[in-house]
Amino acid sequence: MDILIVDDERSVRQAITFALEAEDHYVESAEDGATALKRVKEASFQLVFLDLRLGAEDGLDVLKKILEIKPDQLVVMFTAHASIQTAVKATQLGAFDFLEKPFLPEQVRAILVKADKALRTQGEVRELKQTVVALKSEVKSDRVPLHFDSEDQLTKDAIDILFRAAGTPASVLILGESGTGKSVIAREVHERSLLRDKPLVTISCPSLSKELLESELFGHVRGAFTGAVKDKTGKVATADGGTLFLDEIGELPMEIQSKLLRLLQEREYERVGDNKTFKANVRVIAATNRDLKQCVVEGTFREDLYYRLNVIAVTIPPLRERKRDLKQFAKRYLDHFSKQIGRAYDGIDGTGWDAILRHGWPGNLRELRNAIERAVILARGKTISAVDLPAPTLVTGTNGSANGSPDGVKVGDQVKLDDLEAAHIRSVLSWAPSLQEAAEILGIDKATLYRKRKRLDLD
Ligand SMILES: Nc1ncnc2c1ncn2[C@@H]1O[C@H](COP(=O)(O)OP(=O)(O)OP(=O)(O)O)[C@@H](O)[C@H]1O
Repeated sequence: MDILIVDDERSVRQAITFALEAEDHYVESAEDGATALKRVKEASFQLVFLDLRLGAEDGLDVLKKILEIKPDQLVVMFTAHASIQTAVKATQLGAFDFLEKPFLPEQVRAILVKADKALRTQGEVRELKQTVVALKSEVKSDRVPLHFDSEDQLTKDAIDILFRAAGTPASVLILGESGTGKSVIAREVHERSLLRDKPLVTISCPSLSKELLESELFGHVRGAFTGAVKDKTGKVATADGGTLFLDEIGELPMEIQSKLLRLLQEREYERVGDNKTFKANVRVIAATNRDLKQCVVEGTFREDLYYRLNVIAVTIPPLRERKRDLKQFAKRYLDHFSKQIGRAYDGIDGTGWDAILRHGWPGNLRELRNAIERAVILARGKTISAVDLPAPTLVTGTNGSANGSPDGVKVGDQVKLDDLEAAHIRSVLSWAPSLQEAAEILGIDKATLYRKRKRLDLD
């Protein structure tokens, strides 16, 4: 611990410094209030011992000033003239504890143990506050209404398996391209599990270096590596009894993979720099956009861990393979974002649906959500049209560009209207899930579409 001693008596400063340094603490001392305040401002002490009578100065005034500079600073007052009143006053002002002179080394030790506990709690509260802030902003910015029904059989089956497994302690592996909704589903699996009232702790595997990731997961002890100035509890301990969501598990370094396997098999782990073995019981949900089996073949992912995680493994299909779901999602996003900004739209027009259904959506649900949000903000008319969608939606469709057609006929070319119409209808028919939906996209009824097909010889 980093400690500051503030006392006008040199012998006291020396004695306590000696005792604390012998226990491996870093100690600085100050003989008056001004020096103490300067050091509190400049440095970061976990604990300050402050004399109640600093010569002519009143230690309580110095205490007030210290707490003005650092409201969370732990300050222990010591004095030879302790009285109930001064103790009460110091406590009311925010002193952490009181120590009467002359004191025994055991008393100092007891205070250090108490301070260590308080510092841990302070750290945990700080982390919780940060989490709340992060969650609040997430809720504000990204809380679109979630939708788990699907008209695509593969997606339906995948989600059904996940939701049925939710109530069991089995590890779950969710595979799928980026933006398909793996994190959203992981959260939903937790919410549908018996652990829903326990913590769901997420760790994003690629976001940290190997060392930091290991410490983030398992925690570390003070001095385990440069910068490890105090003990830290890992996310595994925080998730104990709940769910640990390992996002992008395909990026987990090999050394950590073996530790994770041990945690899954034996429920045991060690903090970085510590020999002590801890126990934790966590349900693991993992997700990745990598082909994990291929990673096993290439030797970057442990086979035993793969099989351990693979008990319940599902792949969420990309959006381009579940075109039947596009409409539901687009309509829900439109409804959500238009309410959010307070603008009413009559819906998405034919050109808009045309562009949406043709596009390949490489960014999947995330890309669709963003495209609709943008369109809702920027559209000039009462409906969302193709022109309101982001440029890539219009030009990079997997079924050809929104402006061209499989027949090679383009708007503005020297072509007859009938040819243009035929090309457009043929194109829509080639990818629309049903005749009814093709008619809706084209803005005509099914009977008219049927007649046009006959007239233009499109059968
Ligand atoms: N079931 C859903 N209903 C509605 N919107 C969804 C759903 N799933 C995902 N989304 C939207 O897509 C966005 C991306 O989802 P998510 O972060 O879960 O994808 P991911 O597959 O985990 O992506 P990555 O691999 O890049 O981490 C979400 O923020 C949300 O806007």
